[in-house]
This record gives sequence, structure tokens and C-alpha cells, in this order.
Amino acid sequence: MLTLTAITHAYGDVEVLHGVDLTVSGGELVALLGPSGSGKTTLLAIAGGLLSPTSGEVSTTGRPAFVLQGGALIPYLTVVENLLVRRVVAGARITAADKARAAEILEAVDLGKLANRHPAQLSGGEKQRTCVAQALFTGAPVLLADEPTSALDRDRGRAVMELLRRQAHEEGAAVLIATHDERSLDLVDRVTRIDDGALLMVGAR
Ligand SMILES: Nc1ncnc2c1ncn2[C@@H]1O[C@H](COP(=O)(O)OP(=O)(O)OP(=O)(O)O)[C@@H](O)[C@H]1O
Repeated sequence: MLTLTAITHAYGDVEVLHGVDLTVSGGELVALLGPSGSGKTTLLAIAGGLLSPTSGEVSTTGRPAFVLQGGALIPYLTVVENLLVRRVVAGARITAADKARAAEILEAVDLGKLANRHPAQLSGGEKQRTCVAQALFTGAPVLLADEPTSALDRDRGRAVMELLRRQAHEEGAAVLIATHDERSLDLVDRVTRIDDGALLMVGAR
């Protein structure tokens, strides 16, 4: 569950979010739509604790996992190591079960054959899918994704959306994605529109 209450945010003197209320329940995939500059990335960063709001409250069950725009892969690790390193960052040891799960997720995002490549040897779309796989691998109860399908063609974009949807529906994660991409909106449970820092419409698809 992710709850944002009366969130405002200003960069210097310029307020870009003007009191946003948004709840994403566990088991729900919600799309945040809005034109460039409307505040989507800012809202996601606040939801994920990367940025403090100027005012308002953020409440999440557990630590959110992020799929970042452009990705944040470690260049000297392979694709599969980029997943497994999340366990190390979380202070755990890598087990055989972790390796099996990483392999399964990479198969699901169609990267099974590329597991031992380094990020520099991937296309933009393959990097994007690696970032999605990383976030899925964390098993976090709240998943935030900034433009997760932006570098992908229609079919790959849908495949990524289907994975995010499955994470919500089968694993009970609360999943919030910021997107310009209206091609896969039939897969989301709910659409929220933001324009000029305020939510315009929240409702069923
Ligand atoms: N670090 C910053 N300092 C000052 N202004 C910023 C900063 N980051 C973003 N902004 C401004 O805040 C507003 C919202 O930006 P944000 O990146 O949240 O929008 P967005 O909806 O995610 O846009 P896009 O779809 O283009 O990624 C924009 O007007 C942007 O110029």
C-alpha cells in the first residue's frame, strides 16, 4: 500500500506539485499519466523516498523498489549480477534460490540468453527490461516505475506491463507507473492524470 496525502513540492520558489492525494493499494497497478513537466517524476521520487516533499505525508508498506528512467545498472556487473547485487545491498547472502529466481525473472522478460552480458552490450530496450527485472527481483511490496516502456516497441512494452501487472495481481504489490505511453493502458487497473502539478482525474479505467 502506498498513500500520498496533500503532497506539495517546490524546486526553489517554483511549486510543481500542489497538494496531491493518491493511494495505491496492494494488488493494484495504477498508471500516472500527464504531459512532460507535469510533475510525474517528482511525485514518484517523493513516493519512493528519494525526495522529501515540501509538505504532505508519504506512507508505504516496506521499502519501495524503483524502475528508473534510463536505468541504473552497474556497468562492470553482468545482467544477472545486476539483479543479484540487490540481495547484497539488502545485506543478505546470495543463495541458490536467489539465483534460480533471478534466472526465472530474466526468462520472463526475455533476457535469459543475455544474462551474462554487461550493460554496455545491451540495446536500450534490453537495458530497460533489465531494470524492470531488477525491481521485480527485489520482491518489494511497493513498486514505482518511471516510463518503464519508453524505450520499447509495442509488444515488448506490453510484455513489461504484463510483468508489472502480474507483480500486482499475483504478488500483491502496489504498483505505480508514470507513463506517456497510452498503448498498454488496457492492462492497468486505474488511470490517474496529473497536469500542472495537480491530479485531474482519479478513477476506474
Ligand atoms: N531539480 C529540479 N530543479 C528545478 N526544477 C525542476 C527540477 N526537476 C524538475 N523540475 C521541474 O519540475 C516540473 C516537473 O518535473 P517532472 O520531472 O516531475 O515532470 P514529469 O511529468 O516527470 O516530466 P517528463 O514526462 O518530461 O519526465 C518541471 O517543470 C521541471 O522543469
